[in-house]
Amino acid sequence: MELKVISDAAGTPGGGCASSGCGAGGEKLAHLPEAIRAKINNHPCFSEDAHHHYARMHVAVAPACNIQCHYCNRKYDCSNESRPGVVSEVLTPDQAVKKVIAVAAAIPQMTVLGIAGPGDPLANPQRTLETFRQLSEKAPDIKLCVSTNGLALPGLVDEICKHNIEHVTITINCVDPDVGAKIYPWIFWNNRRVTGRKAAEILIEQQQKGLEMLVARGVLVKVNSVLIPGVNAEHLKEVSRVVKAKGAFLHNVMPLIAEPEHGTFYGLMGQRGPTNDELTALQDACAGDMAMMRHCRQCRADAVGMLGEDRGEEFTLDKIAEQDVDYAAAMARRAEVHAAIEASRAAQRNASSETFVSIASLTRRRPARPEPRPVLMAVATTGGGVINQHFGHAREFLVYEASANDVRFVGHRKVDLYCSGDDTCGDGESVLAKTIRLLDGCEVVLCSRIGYEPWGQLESAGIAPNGEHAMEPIEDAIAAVYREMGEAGLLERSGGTAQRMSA
Ligand SMILES: C[S@@+](CC[C@H](N)C(=O)[O-])C[C@H]1O[C@@H](n2cnc3c(N)ncnc32)[C@H](O)[C@@H]1O
Ligand code: SF4
Ligand code: SF4
Repeated sequence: MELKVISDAAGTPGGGCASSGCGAGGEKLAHLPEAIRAKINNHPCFSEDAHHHYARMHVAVAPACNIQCHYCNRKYDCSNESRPGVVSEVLTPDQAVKKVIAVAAAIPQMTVLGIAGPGDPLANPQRTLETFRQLSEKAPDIKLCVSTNGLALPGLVDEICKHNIEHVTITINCVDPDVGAKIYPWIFWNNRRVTGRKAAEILIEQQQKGLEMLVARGVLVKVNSVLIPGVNAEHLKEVSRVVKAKGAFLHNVMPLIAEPEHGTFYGLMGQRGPTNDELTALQDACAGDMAMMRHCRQCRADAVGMLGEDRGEEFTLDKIAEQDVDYAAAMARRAEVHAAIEASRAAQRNASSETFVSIASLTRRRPARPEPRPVLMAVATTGGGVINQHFGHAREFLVYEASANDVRFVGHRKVDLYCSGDDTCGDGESVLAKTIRLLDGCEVVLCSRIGYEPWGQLESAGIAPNGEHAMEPIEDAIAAVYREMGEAGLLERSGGTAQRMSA
């Protein structure tokens, strides 16, 4: 049996890739039609593999919304808070364009500009479309993206297509108005407020119509769904089936974020979000029918940088006010950087195909042995698709599942930073304990370096720290550790955990 290193499954025209995350290592993208591959190859949200290499940014030009969701309150703002709807400053289209140009020149890996709020971009059509119009002229090498609740979408599809927008996200939390009535208290429709089941009925109809219109025009549509336990959890499987049948490319099931301090209806009512296991189980259940996005970081509406990082503070209006960017020169530099990234990705892919590991020898030696058990491993990385981050500096860990068949990305865990480079960090221990709790279920954590203290605590918690694969491609390193676990007899159901290897 061969342990194949893959990120997700192959795709089908119009319907997206078929399984666990659209995102693929090159071998998966290879199954997609060339036109689609070209559209997602450097899009960090539509391709899981691309998110290791390319960055995105959002500009907050759209403050108003035409509906209310029980999980949203755009009035709450905290610069440390990273979640959808939160922004530090709302921009005019001119300010937004200036900011995009400044970021594109400073961060050449930034390939995608999305408008995702803080309200609904299509409830602010002039501001949104003017931003797109200017950018398609002034920065033609940047992909433009929009994220909407879909209410106003059918009436604006032609305008969207005019600006050469190839990627659109629609948030679809339900296809049944009875479920919708528990999520949306009202919508603003034809100059009046509509409430209850009728509101959900109109919203659902508009969303489905908008989806069909975009697919008919060849736009790649990602569907976002917020998983709300007890409200739409089971129902999302039906949502996935319906949107896939209509040609959506990718389904992004995201966990509800609800805390009382956010002031949302759900937060105040004590509605809980899903656990990691509930989220993964639902994503797996939907994956049978639909390509799943599992790497969404639920970014702020003004996020800048690689997914999982936010460099927005470097590009506030006062900081870019005096900048005068020569965008032609910046574009040439960006093209060079993109070519270098592609060369490095190709080299990684070739190296990966050479290091596919076989566990056949393990099963041959003991033929009666059952299928090796899957193992979750956490990875600290700053990007580039390699293990290159100190454990104590990681703000998030990527989680992969290694099994006899493949290595697959299953999600990420955000953690509090317990070390800022200072060994005498005050409340370090308690935050470390929290980090270890968040890594629950993982048996190995791969990082470039790790301190003595966390090493010991991870081991005590049954998680094996591993710094032996620094700078190696993530999937190859995980495959190698999995193989070592197999050779050490740790992959039988009763074989113990990876900790025995590091002890
Ligand atoms: C801020 S919205 C902006 C775009 C648009 N208004 C919409 O709702 O699709 C971006 C995404 O964040 C999601 N979102 C907003 N608040 C959330 C929360 N509290 N928990 C989880 N997802 C949330 C929305 O459902 C949407 O998919
Ligand atoms: S549609 Fe988007 S911006 Fe509007 S209330 Fe819902 S999440 Fe918030
Ligand atoms: S919120 Fe998700 S889809 Fe949007 S930019 Fe962030 S990672 Fe991409």
